[in-house]
Amino acid sequence: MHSFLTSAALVASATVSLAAPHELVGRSTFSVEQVAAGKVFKSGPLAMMNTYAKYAKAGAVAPADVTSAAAAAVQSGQVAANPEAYDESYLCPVTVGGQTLNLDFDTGSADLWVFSTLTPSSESTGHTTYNPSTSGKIKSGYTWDISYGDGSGAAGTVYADKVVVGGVTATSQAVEAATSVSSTFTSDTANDGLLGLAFSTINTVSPTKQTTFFDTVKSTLAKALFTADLKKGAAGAYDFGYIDTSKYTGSITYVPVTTSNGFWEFTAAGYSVGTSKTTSGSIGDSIADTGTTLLYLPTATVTAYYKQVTGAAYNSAQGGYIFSCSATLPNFNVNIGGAVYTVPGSYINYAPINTAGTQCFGGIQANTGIGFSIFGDIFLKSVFAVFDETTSSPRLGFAEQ
Ligand SMILES: CNCc1ccc(Oc2cccnc2)o1
Repeated sequence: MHSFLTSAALVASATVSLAAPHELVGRSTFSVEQVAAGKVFKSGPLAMMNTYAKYAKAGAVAPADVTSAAAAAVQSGQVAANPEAYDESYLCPVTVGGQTLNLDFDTGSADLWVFSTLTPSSESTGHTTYNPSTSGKIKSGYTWDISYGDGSGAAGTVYADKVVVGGVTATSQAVEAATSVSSTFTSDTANDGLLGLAFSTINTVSPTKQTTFFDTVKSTLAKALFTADLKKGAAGAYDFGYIDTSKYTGSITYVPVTTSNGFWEFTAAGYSVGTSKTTSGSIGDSIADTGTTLLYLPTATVTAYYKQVTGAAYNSAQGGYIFSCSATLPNFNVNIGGAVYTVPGSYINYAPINTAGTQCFGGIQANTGIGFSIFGDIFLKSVFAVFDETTSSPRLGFAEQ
């Protein structure tokens, strides 16, 4: 597991070459040819690690402080993404002020908030709570209040504390402690809060917006990116600071992102239903949202999909398309950036809606009232996704997994 890239890997490329010792013997003068390796040291500790690496054969050992300081300059790591029932959301273990909470990583929002000792017990029973009194530094007068697309929400006060995700450390991260949460959060006892990974422009803290965990650590990551490798009914992972090429097949296709709404917003092109990868039409303005369970698409696309599912129909009481749980569901193929990604039909049977388990709720639903399409977990568990800020403008990358 990457807890951080070895700084030696970095320092090795920043070696200044000196005249070899044997060339010095018997000579009164010598010249030093300084060949810059084209890499400027990012920090003093890295320079020192270079020296210790150079004289390691002579027995030089870097003091712990130097090693940790150099490590702090470059970090990367991975954290498990554990699915709840029906893959409704994926929860990741995060230490907040030394306490481990299971958080829902959400690329559709930008607040890191947690159940806390400040949350009324009537609302927090069954949850692991963050106690800010151990190491949290209160941000006096700061508050937050967030509402999500499904009508849920939470609000509270703000602390600064150490947050660690897969070994990647934010020494002073804004931690939003809940003083109230809505009923669906209370009842979802596996979920101890959210870790927002959208753009910090939509953070809800007042009077001063706070940075997301990714924005807080971005400058210290080996690469300014994170990846999402969600899976159907199995643990996946979020990786920070590196791309693990073993997690996908083929190549990654990148598309531009507009950040004006604070989302990882992109344009999806044509689609097809079934086995043909020849796509047509256009889905249009979309966001990549790990915090949304389903795949919300234009009504024309949704109608075309369920036309291929015998017995499927929109059910107003359920608020979506349902079908027999024994229905055969066709694949859904979508063109993004010229590459075609397939959501297997089986992924589009989301969950039963009745105790008999005979009627099932569709994983594809209409984006009516939203204003754009949402590529939530039903899609994201079908691909390997890269949320990339290594280039001048943020971009999204997708690959088959
Ligand atoms: C299911 N309601 C509680 C809950 C869990 C996660 C979230 O947050 C959301 C909901 C919808 C979209 N994005 C994030 O709400």
